[in-house]
Amino acid sequence: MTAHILDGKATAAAIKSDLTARVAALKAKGVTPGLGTLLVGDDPGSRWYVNGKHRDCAQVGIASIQRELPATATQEEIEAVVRELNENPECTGYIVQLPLPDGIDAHRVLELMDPVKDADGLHPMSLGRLVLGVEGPLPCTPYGIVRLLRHHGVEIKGAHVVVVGRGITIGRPMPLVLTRRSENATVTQCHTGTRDLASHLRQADIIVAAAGVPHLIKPEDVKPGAVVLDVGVSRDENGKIVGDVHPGVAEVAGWVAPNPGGVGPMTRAQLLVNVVEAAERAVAEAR
Ligand SMILES: Nc1nc2c(c(=O)[nH]1)N[C@@H](CN(C=O)c1ccc(C(=O)N[C@@H](CCC(=O)O)C(=O)O)cc1)CN2
Repeated sequence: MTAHILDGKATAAAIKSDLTARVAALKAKGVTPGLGTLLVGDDPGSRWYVNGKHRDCAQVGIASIQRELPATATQEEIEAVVRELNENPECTGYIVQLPLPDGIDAHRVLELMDPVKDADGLHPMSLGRLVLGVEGPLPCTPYGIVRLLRHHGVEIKGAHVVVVGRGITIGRPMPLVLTRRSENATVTQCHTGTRDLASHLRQADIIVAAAGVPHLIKPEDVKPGAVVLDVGVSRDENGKIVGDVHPGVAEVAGWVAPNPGGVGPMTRAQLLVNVVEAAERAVAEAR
């Protein structure tokens, strides 16, 4: 068997095409959505992601507000930029690119953000809303994964999903998204403390691999026909992405989200969705 591909690039393009019309409708009402980004430090991967987010904004008509600080920036300097973005009327939503440099308290930075402008769905208020089942911005990678599966007709309802990883952007919020009534999956969360990971993986209808451990998911650990999403990012000595999923998994699985080309573009598309939805909510509330 060779797995079908969950094509993140094509799915993201379809989402962006829909957003272009929604942004035009907002502009006709006098509202221009604007995405702010704060990048701290000189990590080439983070810079690439942030530049990509602004390229996407230009494609759909969202305005860009870019802020950058050096890796030596202090907690106070970072918080000053967050306060400025909170106050900036052109910035209708923003993100702080993660990870922040060592020594910076990322939780304090995220808590300082105006929750109304949280484009990432990672503010404690947004995550609290997700736990309570109240509408709000959803974390971009987890909800991007849901949309990628739906776009390809993969059934989530009733599926047993094994999530590997517990990081703030994917592993932690992923089960919260998947167990909403609208998704209705059953989730097992695994992590570095899980005993006998393979025994959990073998029972999964869907695997979300977000551990950041190269080729952690082996072909013999995957149930034939299962859906496998590779979200882990490690780099080899040439800077090339190495995912969490061994290439041989494609011979066993029914569907695979490759890396790159699978979930990454969906993360970026969902960010734009959050920005547009926040602007649409603001217009509705102003009426
Ligand atoms: N504030 C946030 N920081 C980070 C998040 C996040 O959701 N919010 N997630 C990741 C990085 N990330 C978004 O910022 C991200 C990751 C991957 C991609 C992407 O398009 N990847 C491409 C390949 C890119 C390459 O070749 O290097 C793909 O998968 O095809 C976009 C965004 C951590 N930080």
